[in-house]
Amino acid sequence: MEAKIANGLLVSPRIDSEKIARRIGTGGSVQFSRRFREQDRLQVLVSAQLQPKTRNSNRHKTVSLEVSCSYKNFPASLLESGGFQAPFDEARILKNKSQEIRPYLSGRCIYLVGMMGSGKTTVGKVLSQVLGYSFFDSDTLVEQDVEGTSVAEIFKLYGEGFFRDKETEVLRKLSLMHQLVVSTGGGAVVRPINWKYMQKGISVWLDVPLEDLARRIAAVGTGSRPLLHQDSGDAYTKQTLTRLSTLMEERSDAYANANARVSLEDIAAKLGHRDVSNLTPTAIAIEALEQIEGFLKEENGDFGL
Ligand SMILES: Nc1ncnc2c1ncn2[C@@H]1O[C@H](COP(=O)(O)OP(=O)(O)O)[C@@H](O)[C@H]1O
Ligand SMILES: O=C(O)C1=C[C@@H](OP(=O)(O)O)[C@@H](O)[C@H](O)C1
Repeated sequence: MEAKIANGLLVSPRIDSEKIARRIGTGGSVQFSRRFREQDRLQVLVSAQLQPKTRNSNRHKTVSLEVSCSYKNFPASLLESGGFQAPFDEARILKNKSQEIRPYLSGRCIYLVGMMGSGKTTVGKVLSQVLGYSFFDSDTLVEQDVEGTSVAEIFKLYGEGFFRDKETEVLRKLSLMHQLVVSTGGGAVVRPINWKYMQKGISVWLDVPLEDLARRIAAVGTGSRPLLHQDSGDAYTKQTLTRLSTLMEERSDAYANANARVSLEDIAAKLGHRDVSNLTPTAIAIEALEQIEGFLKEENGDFGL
């Protein structure tokens, strides 16, 4: 397995100490990242911390050296374990990736779209934090605009049309702002006018298998999601799944309008997981940034990463 190959490289990493010394100048730390062939998927990261030159010596002394390996941006340790047991590594990969692409976003907002329960709020908060952006949930803004009335109550009291108008108005206002990560409502994609607003930023579709959506939603109950709500019973998850399937059929073309798609099935396949249930929000956020990077490269030509 590639992770084993990567770990093997740890035994004899070739490090050009003179080059490190030149790059580091009077002391501090330096990080080298080297990609190996095989479609640039295998990466070795070398971090060195050096003492500054002393008066009696013009040689730097290494005080710490760290070598880590990753496959397709997932660390070897994580691949070997077969699960996400290395949150520190994940967090570091996420941070590096966000720092890499942040300048190319030029402050544009990120809009997360996808079905109810796809993780737009959960992953959105992770992304906003690492990018230093503000986070907004369009459902919450609609609720605030209707004097704190919940989405479920808005549907009951005023109907879906009223909710959709409020949602469009919220997206219009957000489109005037910068440096936001926005979790949109699952149905926001059906109105073309909403795309006009979201196109000011970068849209990302969180594509999660329906069975997993049904499981997640059934776990917390459908009370807050009026388009799925039903009384609990034996067929609870099954009915949720049926309703989700119908909605997905109606909406899949609209979701596909997004600038980038994050497929949880693809992430699971990359990591050798049998299903998507063990993917952490951080791992999904990493993939989101990679897909955004792909979109930016297509948009502007490869920017040398
Ligand atoms: N990666 C994940 N793995 C498992 N459960 C998740 C994951 N991301 C979110 N969830 C759970 O799924 C439910 C819906 O997530 P949420 O972020 O509110 O979705 P959305 O905003 O798209 O409706 C929540 O209970 C949340 O804890
Ligand atoms: O899919 C939909 O039409 C809806 C999704 C909900 O948002 P989440 O996707 O955040 O659950 C909320 O906007 C409303 O219940 C309608």
